[in-house]
Amino acid sequence: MIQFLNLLFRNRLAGLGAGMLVLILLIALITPVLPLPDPNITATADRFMSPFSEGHLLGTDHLGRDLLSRLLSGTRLSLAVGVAAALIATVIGSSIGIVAGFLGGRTDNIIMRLVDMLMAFPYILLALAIVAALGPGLNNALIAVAAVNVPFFARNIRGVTVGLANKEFVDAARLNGMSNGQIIFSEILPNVLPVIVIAMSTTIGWMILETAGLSFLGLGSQPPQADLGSMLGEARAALITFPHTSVVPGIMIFLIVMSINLLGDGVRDAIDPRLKSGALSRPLPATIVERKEVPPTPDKDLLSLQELRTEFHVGERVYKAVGGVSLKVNKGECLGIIGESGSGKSVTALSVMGLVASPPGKIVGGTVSFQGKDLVGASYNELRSLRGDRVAYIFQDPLSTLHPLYTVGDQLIEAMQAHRSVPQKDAQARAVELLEAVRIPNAAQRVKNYPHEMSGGMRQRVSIAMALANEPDVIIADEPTTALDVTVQAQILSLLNDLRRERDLAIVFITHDFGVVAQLCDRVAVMYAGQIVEEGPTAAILDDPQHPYTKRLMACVPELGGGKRELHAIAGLPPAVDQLPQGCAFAARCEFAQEVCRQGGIMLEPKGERAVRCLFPVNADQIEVTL
Ligand SMILES: Nc1ncnc2c1ncn2[C@@H]1O[C@H](COP(=O)(O)OP(=O)(O)OP(=O)(O)O)[C@@H](O)[C@H]1O
Repeated sequence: MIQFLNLLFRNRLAGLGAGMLVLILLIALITPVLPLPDPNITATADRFMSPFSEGHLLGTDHLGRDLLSRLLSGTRLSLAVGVAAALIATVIGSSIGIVAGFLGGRTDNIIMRLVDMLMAFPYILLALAIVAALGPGLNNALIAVAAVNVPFFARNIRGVTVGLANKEFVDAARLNGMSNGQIIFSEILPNVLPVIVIAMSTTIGWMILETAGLSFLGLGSQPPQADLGSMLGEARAALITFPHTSVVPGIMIFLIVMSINLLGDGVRDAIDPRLKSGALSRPLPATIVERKEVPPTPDKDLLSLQELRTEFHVGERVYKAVGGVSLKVNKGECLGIIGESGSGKSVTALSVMGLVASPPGKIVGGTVSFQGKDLVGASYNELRSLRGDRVAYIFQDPLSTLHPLYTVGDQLIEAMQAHRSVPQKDAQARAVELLEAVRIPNAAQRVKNYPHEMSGGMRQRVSIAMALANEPDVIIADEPTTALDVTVQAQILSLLNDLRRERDLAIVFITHDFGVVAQLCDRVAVMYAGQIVEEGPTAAILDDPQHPYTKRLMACVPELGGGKRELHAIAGLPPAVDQLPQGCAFAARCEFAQEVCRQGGIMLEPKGERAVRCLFPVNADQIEVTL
């Protein structure tokens, strides 16, 4: 709750809206105890007194009634009716939407067609028809406004529920033997609740306006009772001669609706889980660069990272996701980056092409040089021309990176045409060639498939084909095989290996899996808490890991045939990157750590072809684990 309020009030306009609304609500609540004249007592001798007259701060209306008193009691009534209508519409509309979306099939069809019929009428006409049928009066106006808004909630919430009803956690609840009602309450409702709150907070003002509209037309509150709409309606005849009688309720309606809308927008932003990371604005097309120190001179390797530092600034917190990473890869080489979840592998990879979401991400130090040119200082246009052309990415989940509504062929063609103009016919032929290159059988037919028509392994091949579309120099593959079964994983790894040899490609391969590193990578860098702790040729590191973390990480790998072998999980958790300890980040989990390990920065010490960031590197027999 505190986090929600912090986020909400970080948005100044939402704070202003909340302040205004609280003030209006307070005044409305204490109105009955204020020493004001009765709002309904007429005094024709005092008609149309101007504001600031004696005893009438805001003047009087056409029947000599005190405008301030009528305004405050009218505000109470308008707020009560508007909020009640919003609550009724929300509860009924959302329930209809959830039931239709969850049950689907014929129930959904019947309910939604009825809702469509209601939506087919202009809503104001529908409201007028309902009040005409029920008779004028505030309660009937409330029912009419609620009724015309039910379809809005039903449609929105049904859409969200349909998306949730097929999710795995709902299947899991079914497997646990939960009934439909239980699933709706415990699985669906908590997930749609934020959407309901957002929809309600942004439509409440609109419903207050609609109720005021019906009262303005004489169909809502009936004389002598006043609400803001009826006050406006009664003042209509004197709009030109005594404008204050219309301006007073008009300003109040404006203030109420404005404050609710500002607050509603703020609630929507603060409740969106993606915005909790501090990104109240859209990510920029390239990561913000704020290097305070002079960056290292770019070197001549194909792709080289020197002392790269990337941080996330969220409110007061600074998450040092990448804390001075240096790596390089040359033509035909494969470099593996391995480490626990959260160690900074993906952020390192995304920093290369300025793809870290900004805000909250920032590159705060170091260089990324590609063929000798520093990309960290490069303009967005320069980065854009390299992205997908010279440096391509493959991500873990092809289903979320491939567009669900275009055929794979169209997406391959788009990848080519984003960088150069290729005639459509040639692009189509090339798309088939690319699918053949990644060993998709029957490529000429498959090119017309949509992503959902393919298996996970096929889709990942399509992602690889897309990465190859412009014959890049470097491919950065971020856990491309994690979601695949072992046979498909082996096929994809051998495909990448062949492609690299045939095309002299450089590959940066991010993984959790030492088995994959052993199969594919020439060199490997082990990351922990945003830093490289050990780096070197794969065979040397696998034979003789020297950083206790590397050794422990390797001991976690299950071994085929080693059924009874005990797996040595690493005790404890990696440190949070916004609270990194002094000295070695692994010290708290390391059995060899000494006091000196917890002081000052520890350098990555080069030793021949290898490097290790440890004051007390271990040798092969020092840790009692069976590898
Ligand atoms: N938007 C963000 N705001 C704050 N911190 C973030 C954000 N994105 C990433 N981080 C932090 O940066 C660190 C590195 O994340 P990263 O995704 O690079 O880890 P990873 O090693 O690739 O993990 P995994 O293997 O699970 O993908 C993590 O501690 C993560 O919490």
